Amino acid sequence: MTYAPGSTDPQRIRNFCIIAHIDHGKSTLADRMLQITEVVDSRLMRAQYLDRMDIERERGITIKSQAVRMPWTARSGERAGDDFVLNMIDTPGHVDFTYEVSRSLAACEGAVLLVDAAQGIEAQTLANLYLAMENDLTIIPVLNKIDLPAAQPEKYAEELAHLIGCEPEDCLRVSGKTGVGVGELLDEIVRQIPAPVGDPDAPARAMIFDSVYDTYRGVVTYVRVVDGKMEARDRIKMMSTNAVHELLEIGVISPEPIKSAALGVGEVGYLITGVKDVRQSKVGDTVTLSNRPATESLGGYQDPKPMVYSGLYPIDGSEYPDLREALDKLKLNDAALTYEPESSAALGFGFRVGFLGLLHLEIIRERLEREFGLDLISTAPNVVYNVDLEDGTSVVVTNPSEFPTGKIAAIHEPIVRATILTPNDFVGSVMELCQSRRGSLMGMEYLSQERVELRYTLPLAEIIYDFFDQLKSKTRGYASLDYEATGTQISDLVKVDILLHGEPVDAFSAIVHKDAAYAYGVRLAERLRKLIPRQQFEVPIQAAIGSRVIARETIRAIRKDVLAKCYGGDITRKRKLLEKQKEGKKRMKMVGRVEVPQEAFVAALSTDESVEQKKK
Ligand SMILES: Nc1nc2c(ncn2[C@@H]2O[C@H](COP(=O)(O)OP(=O)(O)OP(=O)(O)O)[C@@H](O)[C@H]2O)c(=O)[nH]1
Repeated sequence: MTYAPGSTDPQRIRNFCIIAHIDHGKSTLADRMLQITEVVDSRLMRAQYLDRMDIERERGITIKSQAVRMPWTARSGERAGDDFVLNMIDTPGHVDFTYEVSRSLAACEGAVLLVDAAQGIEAQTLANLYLAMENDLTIIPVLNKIDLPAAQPEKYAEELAHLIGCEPEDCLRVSGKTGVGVGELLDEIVRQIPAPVGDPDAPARAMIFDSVYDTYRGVVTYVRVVDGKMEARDRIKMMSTNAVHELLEIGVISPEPIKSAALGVGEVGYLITGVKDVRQSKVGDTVTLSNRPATESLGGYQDPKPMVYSGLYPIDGSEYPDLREALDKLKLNDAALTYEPESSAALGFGFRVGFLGLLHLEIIRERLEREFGLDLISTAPNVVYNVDLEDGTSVVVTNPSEFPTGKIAAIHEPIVRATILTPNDFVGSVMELCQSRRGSLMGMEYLSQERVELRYTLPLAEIIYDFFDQLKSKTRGYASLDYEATGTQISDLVKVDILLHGEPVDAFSAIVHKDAAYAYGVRLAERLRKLIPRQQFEVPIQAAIGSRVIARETIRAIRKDVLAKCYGGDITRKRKLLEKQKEGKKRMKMVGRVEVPQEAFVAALSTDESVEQKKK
C-alpha cells in the first residue's frame, strides 16, 4: 500500500472542510491540525499558517480557500493504526466570499461545523450549515474554544444538537488554541466522513474549485479528481471552452506545493499549465484529458455576480495607466472582479468597478493602494438597477450618472434575504432598524430561549452602507447577519443630482428611495458648501430630481485681486505671484465655470457615512 499522490486507495482518503461563523476559529483549528499531523514542523509553525496574503494575516480573516493534504494514522476506534490521507479545505467566513465556500464544499464529502463555545450559533453558522446540507455533506458538529473561561459547551451543545438533529453528546469539544480534542476530531473525521467514490477506469474528470495567479508559476489551478487519473505531461482539456493545455506540473499542497507523478480518484491537488489568467482556468469548470475526454461535465457553479459598483479614480490623474495595470493584475487572480473605464467631469479618468460586496471593495481598494502604491478616491457604492422605459426598452444602470432621462415605467432594485440572529432583548431594536431600511419581516423563530432568528427581505442598497454597523451598535455587538441575493423588486426610486452653478456634478448623483431623496440632497449640498472655496461670483449648489430642485445652498462671491497689493511693485514679483496662482489652479477641476479643488471632491466623497449617521 502506498500513499503517494496518484496511487492512494480512495478508501483511505477523507475530504473535508471546516465551516463556521467568522472568528469562530477555523484558521486556528487548521493550524493545530497541521501541527498534530506533523506536516508542518513545530519550529516553523506560525499562526494562521494558511492565510498567505498579508492582508489576510493582518485582518485575521481568510479570503482565499486553501486545500492541504495531511497524513493521519487513526488513534482510536476500529480503524486505530490505519493510515489515511486527509484533505482539509479551509474556507473564508465572510458573506462576500460565500461563493468561495460553496465551491470548496462541492469538493468534499464532509464538513466540520465549528461553533465558538462562548458565542453559540451565529448567522453564518446557519448559512454555512445550509450550504453543506445542500451539498449532501456529512456534518460533524464541534464546539471550539472550550479553554475560554466564558465557554458554555453544555448550553451550546444543546443548541447545536437541536439545530442539526443529533444528541448533545455527539457534539465534539475542542480547543484550536491548546489542541485539546483535535486528535479525537481527526479520528471522528476518519470514522464518520465517507470515502470518495469515483471510477478509476473512466475518462478523467476533475473539478476546479479554485484558481490562483502566481507571479512565478502562472495560474495554479486547484482540483478535486472525481474519476480516472491525471498525470504530469498529460494534455488536459477544459470542458466549458474545449481549450487544451499541456500539464506542466501536477502535485499536492502539504502545506507547501509538492510535485507528484499523478492525481487519482478522490484526490485533491493542483495543476499548472502555464496559462496566464484565471479566467482560462475557470472555477467550477471540469478538466478532462484531451486524448480520452469525458463526455459529461461535473455540475458547475454559478459565476459570482458583482453586487456593488463604485467608481475608482486616481487622485493624481497621471496615475490612470498605473491603475489600469494594477486592476489587470488583480483580475488575474480574482474572477469576481469586473471593471470598465469611465470618466467623470469631477474626478477625471477612472474605472467603474464591480464587487461582490463591501468587504471585497475595501480589500481591493486596500490592495491597490498598498501593493501598487496608488492614491485613490472611490465614489459612493451603489447597486445595479434595471430601469424599464415607457417605450418598452430597458436599461441596466451600474452608475447613477447613466440613469436614463426618458419616461420611466418601473425601476427594479436588487433585494436580499437576510437572516439576523439576536438575543431576544434586542428584537425590538433590530425590527425597528429593518423597518427603517424598508425591510419586510418574513419570519421569526426562537432557536433557544434567548436566541431569536429573524428573517427579512431588504433592498440590497439599504444594507451596503452602514447596516451592519448599526445592527452591531443597536445590539451591543451581539447580533449577526447573513444575506443572499434573491432577486429584485419594483421600488419608488429617484435619481438625485447635485448641481453646481447649474451644472450637474456626476460623482454625486445617487439613486435613492423617494422618501430619502430630500435628506440626501440637503446633506450633500451642505457638505459641498463647506468644502468649496468662495469664487468671484455667487455659486448656487442645488439638489434636484429631474428639473425639480429639492435643496439649495449658496456659496457667496468674493473678489480677489492677487495683483492689488503689487501695484507699482517690480514686475518679477508680479510674475511670481501669477506663477503661484497658476500652480494652484492645476489642482483645480472646472465644473462649468466653477473652480473646485480636487480635495473638496475627495473630502465630500470620503466622509464616513456611518459616523455621520451615528452622530444623528
Ligand atoms: N481561547 C481560544 N481562542 C481561540 C481558539 N481558536 C481561535 N481562537 C481565537 O479566535 C480568534 C479568531 O480565530 P481564527 O482562527 O482567525 O478564526 P476564523 O474562523 O478562521 O476567522 P475567519 O478566517 O476570519 O473566518 C483569534 O483571535 C484566535 O486566536 C481557541 O480554541 N481558544
